[in-house]
Amino acid sequence: MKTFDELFLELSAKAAERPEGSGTVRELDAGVHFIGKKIVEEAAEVWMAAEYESDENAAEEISQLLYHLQVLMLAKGLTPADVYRHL
Ligand SMILES: N=c1c2ncn([C@@H]3O[C@H](COP(=O)(O)OP(=O)(O)OP(=O)(O)O)[C@@H](O)[C@H]3O)c2ncn1[C@@H]1O[C@H](COP(=O)(O)O)[C@@H](O)[C@H]1O
Repeated sequence: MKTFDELFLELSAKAAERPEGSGTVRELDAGVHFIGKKIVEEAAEVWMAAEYESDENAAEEISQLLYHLQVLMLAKGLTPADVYRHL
């Protein structure tokens, strides 16, 4: 289990070190357009899970959406602080 900030640190290290087999590196290389489409897809899965599936499935889909949002933040050079100041 990890928090939003812990995951962001982990993904930042992946982006810097570019380990082989990292899905994060693959998505970053694919670019903002690709990542944006993943976010829309995951958001739809969150909606469907929340409306028609179990709370556990909804939580899992939400975690995947948060992951893809973080990958987009990395692709854009945004930090959690950039986001938090709008909350
Ligand atoms: N939390 C996640 C995470 N959530 C979602 N995903 C990715 O998002 C996809 C979403 O799954 P779906 O089943 O909805 O999508 P799918 O259509 O079946 O899969 P795709 O064909 O789209 O890949 C997964 O296949 C993963 O590629 C994640 N990939 C990685 N992480 C974490 O990120 C960290 C770094 O991962 P790597 O960069 O791969 O080492 C690790 O701690 C991982 O746990």
